[in-house]
Amino acid sequence: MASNNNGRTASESFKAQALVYRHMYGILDSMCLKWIVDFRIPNIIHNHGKPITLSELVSVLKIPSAKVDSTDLFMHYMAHNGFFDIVTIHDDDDSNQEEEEKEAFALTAASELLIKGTENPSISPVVEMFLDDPTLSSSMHHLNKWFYDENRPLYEITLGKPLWEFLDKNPTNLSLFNDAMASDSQMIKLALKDHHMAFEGLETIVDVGGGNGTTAQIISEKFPALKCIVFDLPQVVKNLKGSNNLSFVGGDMFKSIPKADAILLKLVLHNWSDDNCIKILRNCKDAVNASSKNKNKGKIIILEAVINEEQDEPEITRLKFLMNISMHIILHGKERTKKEWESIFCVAGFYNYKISPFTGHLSLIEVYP
Ligand SMILES: C[S@@+](CC[C@H](N)C(=O)[O-])C[C@H]1O[C@@H](n2cnc3c(N)ncnc32)[C@H](O)[C@@H]1O
Ligand SMILES: O=c1cc(-c2ccc(O)cc2)oc2c(O)c(O)ccc12
Repeated sequence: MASNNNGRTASESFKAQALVYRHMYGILDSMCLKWIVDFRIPNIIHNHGKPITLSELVSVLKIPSAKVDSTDLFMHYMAHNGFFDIVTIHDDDDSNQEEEEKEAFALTAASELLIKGTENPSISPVVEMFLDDPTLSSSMHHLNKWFYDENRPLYEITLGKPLWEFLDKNPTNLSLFNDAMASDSQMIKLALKDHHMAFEGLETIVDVGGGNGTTAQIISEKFPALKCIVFDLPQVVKNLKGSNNLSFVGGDMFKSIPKADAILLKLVLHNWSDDNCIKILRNCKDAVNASSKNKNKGKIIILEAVINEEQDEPEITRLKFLMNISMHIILHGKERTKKEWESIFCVAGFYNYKISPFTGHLSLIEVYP
């Protein structure tokens, strides 16, 4: 086969060109996702009660006639990407008394997760935080500045202070952030039924960095005999009210953590460097050891990603790598491989751990002193 530049075949170069363009256009994937969330298209189809035709959709959205074809284009692209199914429906057209076949858009598992305001889990708030919050999403445009900065995480450069201080001073951003994390926590409902063993036999649990208590509330409802404490920064928990077996305590996990049989850490350690994680984990160890019931038998339950290129589907690895880059730049945190987790557990004084699959991208890690 004929070769062109650098000894590559033309076919290799064309594939490479497509790869470059695919990444360049990636930003439009985010924007199309933002479009279906902003326009509440999943809710519109859900409220419609059946697959929706283009003319019905543009009518609900009051799209000007000049943009009807554009709407079709966007809907087909998102259908191609798995956000909608395209189905054929039989439409009774009153004018000619004939049944007409029409194409309609139906919800898929992905767009169902973007329906807001029903009892089912919705991750729209995560999308909104990531793509809509101007302070957070515009940070990504300052990557070049971050590369030449000595040691400040991106958020500290763009927000002028550490994320948690910024959120403390900006209540609107704090609610957007807490709503996003809470909506992600709703997904654990689906995973808990297969993992109830991890919580059985416990009398007390502290959800460290538990935000507005969504995860702890789900656990407290599933295990009514388990006393659940949500421990987070004072400004995060100050106006939150507990219930029977759920309470809120304000404090700093770098200083000390309330004692309990078990400590839960969901998406907390990925915000921090190894050294900071070791400090948090040592405080967790003190907290479970201080529980009189434990006699050095307490445990830490971690819900986080574990990078595992060999075993995971390529799409899941890609997600974990992107999460890793995001955590690395915005907070100088990281997503970790099994070896990296093991190393921080060991330095923090934990010698036994077990990793089980939890959701698609998060694992459940039980760690024992
Ligand atoms: C990424 S959020 C995770 C929230 C929750 N675990 C979830 O998954 O929905 C990290 C949490 O850590 C809390 N946090 C940050 N620094 C903290 C500290 N020094 N002590 C206690 N909590 C802290 C934040 O306020 C935030 O709620
Ligand atoms: O922008 C994010 C996103 C996440 C996130 C949300 C849901 C998941 O299942 C995984 C990761 O977490 C974040 C986070 O912990 C943070 O402190 C800032 C931003 C984000």
